[in-house]
Amino acid sequence: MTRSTHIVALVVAAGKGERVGGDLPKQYWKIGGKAVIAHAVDALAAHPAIAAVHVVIGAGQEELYSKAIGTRLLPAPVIGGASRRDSVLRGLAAIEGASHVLIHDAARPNLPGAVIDRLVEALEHHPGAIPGLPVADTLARGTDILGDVVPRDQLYRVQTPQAFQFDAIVAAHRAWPDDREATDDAQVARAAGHRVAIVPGDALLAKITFGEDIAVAEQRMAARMIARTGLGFDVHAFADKAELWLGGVRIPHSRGLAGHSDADVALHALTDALLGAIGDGDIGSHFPPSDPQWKGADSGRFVEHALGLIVERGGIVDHVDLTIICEAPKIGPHRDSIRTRVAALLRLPERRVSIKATTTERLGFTGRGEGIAAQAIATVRLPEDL
Ligand SMILES: Nc1ccn([C@@H]2O[C@H](COP(=O)(O)OP(=O)(O)OP(=O)(O)O)[C@@H](O)[C@H]2O)c(=O)n1
Ligand SMILES: C[C@](O)(CO)[C@H](O)COP(=O)(O)O
Repeated sequence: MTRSTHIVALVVAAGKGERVGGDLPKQYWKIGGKAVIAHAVDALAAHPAIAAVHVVIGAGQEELYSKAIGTRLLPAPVIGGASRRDSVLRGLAAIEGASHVLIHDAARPNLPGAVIDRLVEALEHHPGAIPGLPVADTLARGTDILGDVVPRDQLYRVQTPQAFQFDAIVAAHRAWPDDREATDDAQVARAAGHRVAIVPGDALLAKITFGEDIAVAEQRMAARMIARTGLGFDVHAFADKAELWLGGVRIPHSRGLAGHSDADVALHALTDALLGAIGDGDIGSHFPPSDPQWKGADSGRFVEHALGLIVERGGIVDHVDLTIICEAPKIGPHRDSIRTRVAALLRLPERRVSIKATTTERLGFTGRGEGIAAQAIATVRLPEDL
């Protein structure tokens, strides 16, 4: 690729998902806590060769789209047409300055970065490239009675993204007769005389077409996840303060902890553990103590913020383990309510939340009753490409 190469992605998401059924189009269903369309967009946006991701949505889907995409910075979506080809054409018309484009179905949420690598590489030698999988089963014609076997050598299942030189695919789509349907973009490119290379596709990339495909996509997504752990540690000194908050629960005690927020040392350690698992700074970088808006804040908000960042990346929290270190108050009587509160904040069943407590045998600052320390470990599962 030369210095003038500017590769963009176009995600088509204007379909109604009629074969899946239900009121919500399939691209807005959530898998792994994140909308199908957001998985497709994130996989493309995370690839270093892709400069921008454009999206085509259905008329009336604006609210669904903005909810699914959240705070991601993308060009304004374009409204699609009655057929996939219409939607592609409208999306292409809104793109400026691209040398190449990868056109992708929003309904294919599991997009491995390696497939994008292969397509981008193929574009160096060909005007178009698609991911394809050789047909592995015997193919036969038939109704309810088996007919002739169809030779399957040289037959491929064609996937997306489909990659093209930008001007070539735009001209090819404009030249395609309006009264003829095209099920993908590669056949449009070929009809205009362009050679389209086949690179190895991936079984993960399967399209969600029927209802049962959603559960399969979810399982595939889970299988692609890798575990990451994050460690959090925090200390707060006792102060002449009425309220003591630990793990999101108000604990009756003679003193509270000093701090800018509600000083919930346990939730602060937990927030840092969650942020650590995704390598996204620490609680101070997200909620600076110099910012007056966090004065007296409920630390549950910090935990929910960190959880939101994990979900935005397509991740899930597997398990957290929190240890509160102090001589007093005794944590045992409050352990269950802390566990319930932390599980609620993380939207987890309680069995995936562990709350422990210990003393330091009267040694050190916690032993002298000067403050409370807390440490936490969070195990998070994230898509392998992120
Ligand atoms: N008018 C259309 C039709 C389809 N698509 C998109 O093209 C991709 C592949 O199409 P398909 O799986 O057929 O999706 P739907 O048209 O939504 O499904 P159905 O045919 O079951 O209604 C999907 O991401 C879909 O949103 C589109 O942008 N505009
Ligand atoms: C574009 C596509 O996903 C490539 O395999 C496929 O052709 C879409 O077909 P559909 O029948 O519109 O789902």
